[in-house]
Amino acid sequence: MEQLPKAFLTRMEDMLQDEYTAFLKSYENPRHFGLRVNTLKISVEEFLKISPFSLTPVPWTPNGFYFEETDHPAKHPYYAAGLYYLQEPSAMAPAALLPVTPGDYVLDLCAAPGGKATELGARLENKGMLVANDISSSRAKALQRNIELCGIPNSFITNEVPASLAKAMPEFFDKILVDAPCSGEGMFRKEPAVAKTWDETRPAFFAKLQRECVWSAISMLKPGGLMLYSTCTFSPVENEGTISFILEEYPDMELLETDSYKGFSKGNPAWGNGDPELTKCLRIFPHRMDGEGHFMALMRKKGSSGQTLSDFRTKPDKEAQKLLTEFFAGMDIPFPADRIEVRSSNVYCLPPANNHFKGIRFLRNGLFLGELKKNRFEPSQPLALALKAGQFPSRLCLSPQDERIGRYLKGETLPVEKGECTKDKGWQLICVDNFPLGFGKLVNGTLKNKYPAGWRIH
Ligand SMILES: C[S@@+](CC[C@H](N)C(=O)[O-])C[C@H]1O[C@@H](n2cnc3c(N)ncnc32)[C@H](O)[C@@H]1O
Repeated sequence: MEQLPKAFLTRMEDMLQDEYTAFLKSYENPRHFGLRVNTLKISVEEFLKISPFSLTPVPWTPNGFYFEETDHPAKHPYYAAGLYYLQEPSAMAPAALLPVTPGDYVLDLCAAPGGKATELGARLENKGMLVANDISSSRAKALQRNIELCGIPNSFITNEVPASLAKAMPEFFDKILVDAPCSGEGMFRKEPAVAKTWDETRPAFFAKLQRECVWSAISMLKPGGLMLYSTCTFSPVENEGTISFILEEYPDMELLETDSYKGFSKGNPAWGNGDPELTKCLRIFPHRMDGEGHFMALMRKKGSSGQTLSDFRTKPDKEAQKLLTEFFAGMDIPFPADRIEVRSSNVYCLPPANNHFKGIRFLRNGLFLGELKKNRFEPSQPLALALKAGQFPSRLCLSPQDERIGRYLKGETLPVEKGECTKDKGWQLICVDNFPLGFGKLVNGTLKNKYPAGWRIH
């Protein structure tokens, strides 16, 4: 580990006192690597049966595991099938502590690149909706890719400043995650470059941004709704300081106790405004457990309110309807057929509530199903990843060891033996084992590759 900023170390010594030496020593230990099973695609139990990696459970999330650096799970075809997301183990805690249930309307306000949004989306089990927002357009693109890779159909991926979202969606959400932009002090071991950009002014700068974010988030939370605030930094002003601000400015917001795990520390009232409630916050310090630094606070907006109404108005025209009916005939599709929208020639299945979003800058609304071309429908890559193998009438299922998988992911045309695909011509869902990777089209015994250029491995 390179030299850590002096002002940071002085403050940490002041905060941690007799634990400071152990804290400092933790920077000599290697970082931890984590993988979170995407339960939308496979149960933890089933994944453990097929996993080629050496996994150890992460205590605070049932689908989280440590893996060995030598395992390289990003290179395995199961990664391209979206069976897991690679995530630093402490970073799994915020989504694990926000009790999302199927049918909820959920917002991840600062969502890119999607580490937590993909878990929140999985826990919705295709019911309700996930609004995943990020202020940065380049980061929002990575967010879109990860949500599509994980096969989450009921999402609205936006690229907005929080205040604009708040204007469009007042008291709309049951659950909100604010994984706030922060000074990143907890990531110095994982990403030494973050330490280089840090200076003493960063915590106050981010504390101001965080207050703006939570102001918008609270206005979008339904009475009775839950908000999880998290950062990956140690500085008091961004953690207990921000929560003290909320408690003082928003009397409707209360702190809740959350599950705690071995090694988690309580929030320190003295690092905020002295309110004893602040002990309900949670801190993760790297010298107490196997993960990087994090802070979390679960809050509730007092009161109660009913369900958000589902609304939907547009319908495809007759010609589009005919092509879609032909393509999807006999298929057990994983989305409601009554929420199809055609925009230009692109076909989407929209999330349940749709009319609140006018004027919001977005990258994707719902599941992109595919394109209407002259006299035919071409299915999309996100559709492939949102399907289960058995839901598509014809498939080519390859074992992870089959060299054609690597060639498919590079975009090459593949040789196929007679009988390998369920049907001997037309669209095929290409799978590793039984997990979809993308589409191909079988023409005269050759599989034309439909894996999109932007997804290919070089
Ligand atoms: C800690 S990162 C989020 C990580 C993400 N939740 C995950 O688990 O992958 C914070 C995010 O906040 C975004 N951000 C920065 N300023 C913001 C603002 N004023 N409003 C909303 N998001 C902001 C950044 O672009 C960044 O992607």
